[in-house]
Amino acid sequence: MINSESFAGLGSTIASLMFLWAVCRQYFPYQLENYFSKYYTKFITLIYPYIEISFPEYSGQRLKRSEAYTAIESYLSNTTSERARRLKAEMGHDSDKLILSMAENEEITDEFCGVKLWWFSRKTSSDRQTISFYPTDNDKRSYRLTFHRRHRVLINESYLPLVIQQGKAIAVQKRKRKLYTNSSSFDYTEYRKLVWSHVPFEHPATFETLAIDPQMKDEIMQDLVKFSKSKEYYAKIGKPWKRGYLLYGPPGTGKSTMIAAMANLLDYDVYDLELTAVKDNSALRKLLLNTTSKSIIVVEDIDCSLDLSGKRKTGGDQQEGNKEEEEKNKAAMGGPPPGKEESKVTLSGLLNCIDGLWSACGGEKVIVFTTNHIEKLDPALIRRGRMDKHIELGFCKYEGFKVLAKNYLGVESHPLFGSIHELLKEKKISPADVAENLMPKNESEDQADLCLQTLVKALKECKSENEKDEEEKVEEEEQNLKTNEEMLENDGIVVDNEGKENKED
Ligand SMILES: Nc1ncnc2c1ncn2[C@@H]1O[C@H](COP(=O)(O)OP(=O)(O)OP(=O)(O)O)[C@@H](O)[C@H]1O
Ligand SMILES: [Mg+2]
Repeated sequence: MINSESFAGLGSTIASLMFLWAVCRQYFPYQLENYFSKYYTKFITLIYPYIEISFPEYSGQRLKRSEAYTAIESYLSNTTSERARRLKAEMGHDSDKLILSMAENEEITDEFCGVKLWWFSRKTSSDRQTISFYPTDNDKRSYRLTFHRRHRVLINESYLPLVIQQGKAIAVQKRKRKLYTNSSSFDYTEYRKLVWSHVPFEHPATFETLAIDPQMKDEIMQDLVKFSKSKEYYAKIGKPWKRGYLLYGPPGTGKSTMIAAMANLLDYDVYDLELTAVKDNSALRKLLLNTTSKSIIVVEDIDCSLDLSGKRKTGGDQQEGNKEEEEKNKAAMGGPPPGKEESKVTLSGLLNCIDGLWSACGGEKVIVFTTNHIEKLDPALIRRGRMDKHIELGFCKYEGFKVLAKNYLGVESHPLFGSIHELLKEKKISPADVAENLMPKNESEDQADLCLQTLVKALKECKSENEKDEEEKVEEEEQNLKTNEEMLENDGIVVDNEGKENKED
């Protein structure tokens, strides 16, 4: 038996030899060094009969996280907690259970058909010395599997396929759904290889709680479920396995809520893509390549992120006043500060990512765009095939109100329902406004009565369809007039109070 002293002795001898080798090789002519390296490798193979396979986290020019790495990570997370000494802990799905996994630079042993193997989780930092204030991603992670060379066939043909298969199964089982975002309040995103940051997806909305036309609800649900089960069908017709939805309608009509309901129905992750934070088309491609299957990719308010001409909204042809205002708004909303370099994503870049050759990577993806102004969108962006289903979410109707009353107050009938029914026929009110009125404001018993009365009052004050249409028309005309005036002013033409045009000197 080898005692600890002889181990220490062996260790120090190897260390001295390695040090000697490192010193000597500096002075070797390179031809000689190659020669020695060859024999060194042969010598090592003789005394070290083990095979090492490494599984790096990123492959394929670092565009996409390796599937093998992810599967191994899940496989090892199951065995790790019993065997590893250094562990990482994460909060589990039901948030009172910790998930333990192997820490970096830690080794565990595994056994397969009586064969012993070693898994080592490796993290190396790049040799390149960079000085940065921000966390860098020069770290390369990989798993290294070591086993005796006489088990090569067994490991390659039986063990590794099993690890991948089990790893994938464990990942699906343990999967904690995530909400990803590409926007970051810091400016170091472009240096990071993990292009998406995520938080657990916890939105409670479901189709049951969604106040929309019941027939439309059923149709959407069936469409989604059909899509998620149509892998073979899509393969048969030669189409990438993805489906596009365009949700449009006035503010507060449940577009974002419906996306959450979709994710909950299909058990998908959500990628909230903030186009204004994407540097250019290739950054967009990289982002989309790094989305996993079983996910919904969301671009909210698409009309605000892309200009129809294919340029960004903040292009040079904008009115200065508007530009300043927009920059201020953006800064207030956490966007890039005024004067900061703008995103160069183009309409064609986005179209390419949605249904170009790259779009087929990953499969099983739902793409959702939302907008308040469908008329502002480029027809190319929303044509069938890109956005397969166009869903209009409108003002609250009686059916929708009944869902909200049941959700918020737990009532399915009430004497006030009749008058609310009548009022909703002519008044335009968003489900968000109805929901706000139905929200109990204190702990008293007769909440249902109080809230329904408030709603009736709010509905009476609310504009009717005709009034609202009239108002919208006037607003539109005013806007057109303003734009015309601005254009004339830019051309050096002054419009006096009576509407006469005078050319400036
Ligand atoms: N159809 C609906 N069913 C149930 N709740 C709704 C519905 N529409 C709106 N709400 C409620 O109103 C709030 C705002 O809705 P949501 O954010 O989904 O609106 P939106 O259409 O995305 O608006 P915006 O265009 O301004 O983004 C949500 O918190 C939700 O609870
Ligand atoms: Mg929204």
